[in-house]
Amino acid sequence: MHSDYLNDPSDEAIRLTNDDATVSRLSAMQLGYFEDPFVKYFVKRPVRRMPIINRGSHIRSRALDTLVQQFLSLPGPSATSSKKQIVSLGAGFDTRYFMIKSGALDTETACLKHSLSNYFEVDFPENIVKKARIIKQRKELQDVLLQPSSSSPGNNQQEIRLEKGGTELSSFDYHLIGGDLRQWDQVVDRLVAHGLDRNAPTLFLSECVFIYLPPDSATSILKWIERTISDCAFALYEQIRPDDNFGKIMIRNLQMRNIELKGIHDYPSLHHQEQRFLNLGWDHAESVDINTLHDCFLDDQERARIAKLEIFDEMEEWRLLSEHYCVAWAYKADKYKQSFGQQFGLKHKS
Ligand SMILES: C[S@@+](CC[C@H](N)C(=O)[O-])C[C@H]1O[C@@H](n2cnc3c(N)ncnc32)[C@H](O)[C@@H]1O
Repeated sequence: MHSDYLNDPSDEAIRLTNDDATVSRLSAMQLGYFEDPFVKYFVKRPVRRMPIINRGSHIRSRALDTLVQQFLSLPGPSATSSKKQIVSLGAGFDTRYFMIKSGALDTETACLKHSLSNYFEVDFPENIVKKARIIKQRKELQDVLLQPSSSSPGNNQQEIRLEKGGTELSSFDYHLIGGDLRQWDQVVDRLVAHGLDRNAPTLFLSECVFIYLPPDSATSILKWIERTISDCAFALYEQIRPDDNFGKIMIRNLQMRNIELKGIHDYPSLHHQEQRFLNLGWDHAESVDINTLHDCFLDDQERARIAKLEIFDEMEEWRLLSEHYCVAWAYKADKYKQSFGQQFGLKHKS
């Protein structure tokens, strides 16, 4: 255990980035960028964000949702089982599990909840206690949680358990785990205790999370996944390009809030984001910035739709902001080649 990490005074500022992310999601949702009937339960004081933030939240969430949809739609490990698991690292108040279970992320061809065996969310215990409490208070969330995910009848116990003083919550397919990602061995123990299956296809998510970890902690996690889970994929979203003017201002503004982007100097470009996986033995890795997703992944119809949602005249600032955020995806196992990340289109290298 790395006791030097405990009680780091800047941890509280990092935990609070979750509130920022959730408020931004609600803002974009309320303006019509996307639908999410659950996010409102996790925000006490809604704030309307700037148009560039709303558009960014939309594209980030659409890209990651697409990777999740592609992962859950892929064939399963055997003819008799199509079950897969998702581990969301630093999940905060993310609502993706509820979106999958309620059918809100279903595609024309796939009912995604039938492909999900377990969804694990890890975050600091302080954030997990809050999320567990909100879930316990909201019947609307519990109803979704208790919906059967599978056609196999033995799987559907109608129970939500609060454990370890509220720092863990679990149902038959949803597991909230309080832990510190810098103490990965302990997190692994809890994931395994909650049913993580090393032999099942597993998608790991780091949505604006690895960037806050010391780079060696993030590397240890990626190494462990590559060595331990034979059929694994990863989706990541975070800041890049610390060294130009915009990057320097972005870093300085966050430092004023006691937030350090610990990973940005080790992975400053799209190329570095890909190499961080490839150097550890992952079979394939790619990354694109938000500008590329906006220009090449959204179709004309969607770009026209979001352009009408609010007055948007900060075009220059939007382009700058968007080249400082990237989505990266990686996998081990050939089957992902067919579809995982495919439709993100052109590769724009920095
Ligand atoms: C910007 S928020 C993103 C939340 C969520 N992934 C999303 O995109 O909405 C970052 C989250 O990572 C969590 N986090 C950062 N470092 C962590 C660590 N060492 N252990 C556990 N969680 C951590 C924070 O508590 C916070 O909830």
